[in-house]
Amino acid sequence: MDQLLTSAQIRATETAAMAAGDVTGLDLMERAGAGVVDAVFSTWPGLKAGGEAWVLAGPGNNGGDGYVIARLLDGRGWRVTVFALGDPARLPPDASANHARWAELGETRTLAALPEATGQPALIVDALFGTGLTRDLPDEVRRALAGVAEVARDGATRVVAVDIPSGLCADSGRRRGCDLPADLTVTFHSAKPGHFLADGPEICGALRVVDIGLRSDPGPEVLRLTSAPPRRVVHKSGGHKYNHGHVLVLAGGPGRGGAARLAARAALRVGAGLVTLGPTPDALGENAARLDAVMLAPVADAPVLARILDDSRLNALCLGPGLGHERARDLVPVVLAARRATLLDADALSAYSGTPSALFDHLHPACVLTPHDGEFAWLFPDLADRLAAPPGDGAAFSRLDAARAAARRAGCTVLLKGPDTVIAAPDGRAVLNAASYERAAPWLATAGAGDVLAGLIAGLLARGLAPVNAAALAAWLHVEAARGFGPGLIAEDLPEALPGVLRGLKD
Ligand SMILES: NC(=O)C1=CN([C@@H]2O[C@H](COP(=O)(O)OP(=O)(O)OC[C@H]3O[C@@H](n4cnc5c(N)ncnc54)[C@H](O)[C@@H]3O)[C@@H](O)[C@H]2O)[C@@H](O)CC1
Ligand SMILES: Nc1ncnc2c1ncn2[C@@H]1O[C@H](COP(=O)(O)OP(=O)(O)O)[C@@H](O)[C@H]1O
Ligand SMILES: [K+]
Repeated sequence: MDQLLTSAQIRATETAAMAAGDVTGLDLMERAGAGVVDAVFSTWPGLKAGGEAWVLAGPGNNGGDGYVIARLLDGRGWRVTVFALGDPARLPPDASANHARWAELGETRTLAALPEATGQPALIVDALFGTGLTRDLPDEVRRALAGVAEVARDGATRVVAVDIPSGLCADSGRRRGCDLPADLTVTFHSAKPGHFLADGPEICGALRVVDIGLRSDPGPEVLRLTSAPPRRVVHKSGGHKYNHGHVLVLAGGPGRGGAARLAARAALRVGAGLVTLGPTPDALGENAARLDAVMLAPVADAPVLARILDDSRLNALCLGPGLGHERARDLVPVVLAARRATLLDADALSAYSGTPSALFDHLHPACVLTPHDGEFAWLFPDLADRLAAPPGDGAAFSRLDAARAAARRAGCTVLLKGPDTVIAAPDGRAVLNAASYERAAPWLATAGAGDVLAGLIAGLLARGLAPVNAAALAAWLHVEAARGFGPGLIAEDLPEALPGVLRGLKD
């Protein structure tokens, strides 16, 4: 399942299922605990032989899952000690029931006793806090977790996090005192945004999603992960080159053409029928020496650009990479007045640092902005400040929240770059292109990778995809191309790796 449910959404899903009489809270807790135990043994078959386990159990239902896990491990011959946080008498009902069942079987000590615990457990189960985390962890809990992390560091101990590592915010992936990194995180029904955003992937280890029999239909605003598109979305089904659109990539002056050329080549590779590069007249020769299939048109200034845009077949415009700030401020107004599908990146964004409303006033729904964190902070300084500030009570402000707010303010699609690239539309729809876990693509951290992404989006816009879909699909293809190429990747390799990705798509 590619949807990511926030804490509130998973709670609502659980409540609705219980209210409909489909399932009880105890059933869900039992399935969750059993799911964790199964995942542990399938991930590490060597642990089936048994051993010593420490279960850290918190004051809510995450702790309840922990008591189920303690019982199930005990039943499989493990020596289990539970270290509990909080007064067991104050556990919520389902967790309390499972605490009582555990109390008949084994020992529960307080979390404060953890530093005195001796031995080397084969398995540590982190069931302190899950989706109910609402604030930073208290210092004594942080100290206990850091102590356990020290025990686990010798390599023989596996750490499994129940639902999410304790202290990691399930909605934002931000740390709230998260001092025990997991080797494996087992979550329920669907993954949560925090498993993929910000620090999530680094702290979760591997991620497994367990079906606990819930059904959900959270509506169009739910966050989704990008996924492989059906072949028909990108393959050409015949027609003339003009049926597949014509991209104009505006470029800068002499010696600054590389970024725009990367974008142009990517636009062509993703299937735009024609791509024209528009550098300054004095940079025409050097660009001509480097281009074949990409056409050239000198663009001296804004009036020249306006005349070129009289050709309505130029249906997607891409500007920013290598453009220069002065040229960007000159050309962006003309481009936006043309009301074509438009990709703004790099200099077309940073040229408006300090004066973002001069840009926002002219944006329209067919635009896509692709800021990296720095460009985002220049255009949306208040949102960047909220992302950097320590979170208050409740779910921490996330990159998803930031991208959604930015898209609403800009009135167009915003793609916030990173290993956790968020694509948000002004109507609240959002997609997350996660380059983590089995999709990790660290080779994308290379100069020019963003220019290629800009070209991919422009190419898909030219082919008629809606802005948010073009951005999401381009981001997916970008990561797949990087993964297909692997180590040693440089930006030039990305467009060349694309045909292999396109060939691999299924119907
Ligand atoms: N929602 C579902 O569908 C299911 C949830 N289950 C489990 O239930 C968990 C959620 O349970 P809860 O909502 O009870 O929440 P948690 O168990 O995550 O924690 C809630 C408790 O911790 C306290 N708390 C929050 N932040 C704190 C902090 N920083 N320091 C100290 N105390 C803090 C809260 O006041 C509350 O008492 C999930 O993560 C999952 O493990 C499963 O049992 C199965 C199904
Ligand atoms: N560690 C990483 N894992 C996955 N993708 C990454 C990583 N680092 C960067 N990227 C991606 O690479 C691209 C870099 O773009 P950008 O920062 O604009 O660089 P440049 O301007 O050099 O092209 C973005 O699409 C970003 O999402
Ligand atoms: K946990």
